[in-house]
Amino acid sequence: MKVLAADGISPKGIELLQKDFEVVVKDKLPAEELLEIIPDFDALIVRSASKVTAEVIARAEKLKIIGRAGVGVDNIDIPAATAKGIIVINSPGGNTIAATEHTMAMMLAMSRNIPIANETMHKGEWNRKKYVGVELRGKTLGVIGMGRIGSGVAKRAMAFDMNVLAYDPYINEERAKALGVKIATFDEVIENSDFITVHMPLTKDTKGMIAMEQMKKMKPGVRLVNCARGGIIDEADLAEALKQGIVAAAAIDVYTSEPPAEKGNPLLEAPNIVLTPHLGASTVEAQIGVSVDVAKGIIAALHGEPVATAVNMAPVSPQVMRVIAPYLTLAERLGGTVVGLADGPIESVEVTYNGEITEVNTGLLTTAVIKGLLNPVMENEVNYVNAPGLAKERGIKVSERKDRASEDFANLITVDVVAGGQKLSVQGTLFGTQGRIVRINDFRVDVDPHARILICPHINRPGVIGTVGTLLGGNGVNISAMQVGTTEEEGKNLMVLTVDNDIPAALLETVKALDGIFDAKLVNFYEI
Ligand SMILES: NC(=O)C1=CN([C@@H]2O[C@H](COP(=O)(O)OP(=O)(O)OC[C@H]3O[C@@H](n4cnc5c(N)ncnc54)[C@H](O)[C@@H]3O)[C@@H](O)[C@H]2O)C=CC1
Ligand SMILES: O=C(O)C(=O)COP(=O)(O)O
Repeated sequence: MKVLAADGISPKGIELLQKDFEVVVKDKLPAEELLEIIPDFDALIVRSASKVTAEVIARAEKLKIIGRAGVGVDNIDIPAATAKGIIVINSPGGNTIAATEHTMAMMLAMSRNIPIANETMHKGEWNRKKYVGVELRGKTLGVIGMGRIGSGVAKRAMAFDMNVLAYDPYINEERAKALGVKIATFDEVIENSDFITVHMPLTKDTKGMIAMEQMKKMKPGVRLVNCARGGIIDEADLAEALKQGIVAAAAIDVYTSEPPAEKGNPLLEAPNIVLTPHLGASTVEAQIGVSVDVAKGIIAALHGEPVATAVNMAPVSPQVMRVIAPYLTLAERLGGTVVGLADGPIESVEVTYNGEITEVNTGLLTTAVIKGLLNPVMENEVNYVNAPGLAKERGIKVSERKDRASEDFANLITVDVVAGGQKLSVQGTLFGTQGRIVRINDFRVDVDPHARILICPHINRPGVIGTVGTLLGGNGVNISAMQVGTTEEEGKNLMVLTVDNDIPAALLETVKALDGIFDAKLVNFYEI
């Protein structure tokens, strides 16, 4: 598989990817070139420079995953990716400190006029009076967006003896208390702060959230910082407010269009403003961090594993992931087994969880069942992103049940399916870290779900198993393991043969026609 790493990703992550994949590295990738070469790639890594538009995605014939080496995914058309089953991941932890420290650097640089003082010194000037600044101590800092970076800025501001007022509609009192900040409304923050810094994503709600109307409500002498996304603070209004002295100073790292000079930007001409060229994440440490994190995510996803930082599927916390991760392959294989038994189209799937596993969110495991169930019957690859949508599209009703009680096993997953009017069921558990199928329909079994299995309900009488073995052997199919499942029903057993070779359709029909054999179904776990 081929990975395209655009936008100057640190070599540390590239080295990891190169162990498994062919990697093409591009420091600069013009939009036309991206459009031209994307059909060839299975994975794409970007920072903020490359725009992964709907057009790029439409041309991406093989693309399975887009990795953002950083936080903001506003340069990726996520709905278009999701519709095509392309996973989008980011790597949010790696650059938090870098962006946090850059915000502090910008606040200090702006308060003490460092950039202009430095510039004029180099011109031979000595302007001590002109560049008198203001202190941070005792001032109120309004933090809008109290996520990873906002919290880090608040913590550091408190070390400077600032009072922090925070606005974030999605943070609760408890978290605010733990952070030591005062939660306030948006209006309270903008009306009472001496400094205001924004740290949220650019969305339709946050675009232009701070415009002239809000600036006019702010304290005289207010200073604004934007190290999040261009446009959260309206650029034209900020330039005007700086000119009119409504805002005393500003420090800006991000722009609605980057580089801002290309399309023109009023901030470039505005007074009392400190500008940096989107440097928030640009530290050696952060670039190694995001590159390694995104590479690990790409490797996991291309190996069919879920990625905790996927932004276009339901988020799974690391705690929940720890509990459910060992069951993911089993869940997928249970789905694959049950579809292998089906003679008609799947109408409904009910996944029942028993035991300790019921204590966590099992949504991803149900998705794994669906993924396993659809993969053998779909031409295109089914993954954790597109599986729920594909099931819905095909009219498959999916439900989940939980029952803490579990009689024979610590944890149990049961997949009940109605297919072509017929009820089918398989059940699995983990023995240590090993997945096992412990029931197929009414038959108790103990099957390691790997390679290929041939499932034959048959009459329990001498010689029946032997005839199957002889027929397969005679056709060059090696049997590496065998299980005979029993049921309460007299005279009927279930033979499950693990085979090393594929069984062609014609041979499968011959097995089915053998005396004493009721049916023969092949489940190929290599296809699941
Ligand atoms: N300048 C740079 O180089 C960098 C910029 N960033 C940008 O910084 C921003 C924050 O990043 P993180 O802290 O890592 O993200 P995060 O996801 O941890 O935090 C975002 C916070 O914004 C809050 N939020 C969402 N909508 C809001 C609204 N309408 N009003 C107030 N708060 C709202 C969320 O509840 C969340 O707490 C992102 O836009 C990211 O792209 C991140 C890294 C580097
Ligand atoms: O991570 C983010 O959201 C950033 O803004 C960093 O952008 P960059 O990777 O430096 O282009």
